[in-house]
Parts: sequence; structure tokens; C-alpha cells
Amino acid sequence: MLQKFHKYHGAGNDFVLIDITENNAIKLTQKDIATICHRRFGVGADGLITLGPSDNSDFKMTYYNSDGLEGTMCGNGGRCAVQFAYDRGMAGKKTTFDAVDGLHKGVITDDEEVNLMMQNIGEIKNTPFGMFADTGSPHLVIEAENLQKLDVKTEGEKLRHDDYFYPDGVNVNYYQIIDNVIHIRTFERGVEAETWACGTGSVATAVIAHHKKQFDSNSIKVQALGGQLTISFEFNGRYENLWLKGPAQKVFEGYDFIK
Ligand SMILES: N[C@@H](CCC[C@H](N)C(=O)O)C(=O)O
Repeated sequence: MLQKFHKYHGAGNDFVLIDITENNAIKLTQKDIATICHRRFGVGADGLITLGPSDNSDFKMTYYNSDGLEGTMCGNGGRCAVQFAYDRGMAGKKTTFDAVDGLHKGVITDDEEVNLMMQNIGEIKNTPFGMFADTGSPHLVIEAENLQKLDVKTEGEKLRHDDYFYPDGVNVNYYQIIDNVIHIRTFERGVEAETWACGTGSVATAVIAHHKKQFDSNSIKVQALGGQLTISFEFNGRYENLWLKGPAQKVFEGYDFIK
């Protein structure tokens, strides 16, 4: 069957998006999704997102990692979903949508970026390896001395599977602060590789750097391999009113043949 898809990226974190509001009958198996996301045998992406009907908002976003399994919240995917919904006339420049961790507001800004409201963050925890925060997805955050030279694939993969985080596993972020900007590299669970940006990981890293008093400001720039994100928040004993802003752009559209 030919399935219409759209490819977007958010700071280099790339996704296949499918509007299932008109064809809710489409059922994608884990193998279908993994094949669509495969960079040799498919379209190629870090994940796949469906936009379906929602009772209480403009649409429901469901996110799958490139391994074909449903993931937890994806910040850059959410930002791409906001741009996609606007491009398809499913929502205005201001929208509200439903995701696995609850309702999110999204705004397409005057500088043509997408700003996404994230859930409040609960406890920031210490682990034997670094600090941990759940920003809709679980993230371990580790400060590195030479980020550029770090073997993120080898080091990140070890921690992602460490017994300490069993059974859920964890996404692993390494960061270095240069000239008041957080530089970040992330090994993503479910993609099982380093991605070019991670929204929920950037939020976790910004609040942890603030928690460690490395920043006074409540607006922090995070430079990923594929682009820059800005995280802003209020701190009232806990991190609230969190927003993740950055580029979210269409790359192309097409039809994929799904058996
Ligand atoms: N790239 C995403 C994070 C996606 C979630 C993750 N891989 C998981 O399921 O653990 C983002 O931009 O937040």
C-alpha cells in the first residue's frame, strides 16, 4: 500500500510524519516503522510520528523511535508536529496537542521557529554516573571535558544499557559549556545511536546546568550538532513553564510502499 509521508527535521533530529486523521485505519507494525526509518532500506529518520484525532486538542501526536517501538515524549518531534499541523491546515500558529505525557502548547514564532511548552520537571536526581531528570523522556546528563573528542557511541551505549537504569534504560547526554552556551551530544535510547539533536535531552541538560548554578539566567542556549535550541523556564522551587524553541523545517514529502 502506498502511504503518504512527510519528512521534517528539528535542529537535525529528523522524523517521518504521517497524518492519520483522514486514514485512521492505517496500522503500522514495528517492522514497518523500523524499515521506514532505516537509512539504507527506507526514508531514513530518527523516529516516526503520527498525527491523529484528539478529543481535547487539535491533534494527538504518537511518537515511535527508529527501532519501531513507541517512545516517550520527543521534544524536537513535537516541534516538527506543530509545524506539520500548521502546514497542513490542521492547526493555527498557536496550537495545543496531546502527547504521551499530556497536553503541550506550541507556537510558531515571528522568526519562523517553533516554541514548544514542556511538562514541569519533578525531582532532579544524582546517579553514580551524573545527574538525571525526566523531561517527558528519561535523561542522564554528564559534564564532559572535551566534548568534541568524546566517543559518544561507545560511552553512551554502555550507560544506556547499565543495570542502574533497568528496565526502562535511559538517554545519555554529554555537555560542555563554552562562552555561556551549552554544547551537547546525545546518545538516544530507541535510536541506539548519537542523534544530531535531542529536545527533551536539551531541556534536561539546561535545567541541570542551572540547578548546578552554572547559569543564573532562565533562558539558556544549547548548541547541538544540527542546530541551536533555546530553553526557557521559571524556577519556583521546581522547574515550570518550560519552553523548547528552535528550527523545525520540512525537508520533503513522498509515498512509501508498505507491504
Ligand atoms: N529526540 C527526542 C527524544 C526522543 C525520546 C527518546 N529517544 C526515548 O524514547 O527515550 C527529543 O527531541 O526529545
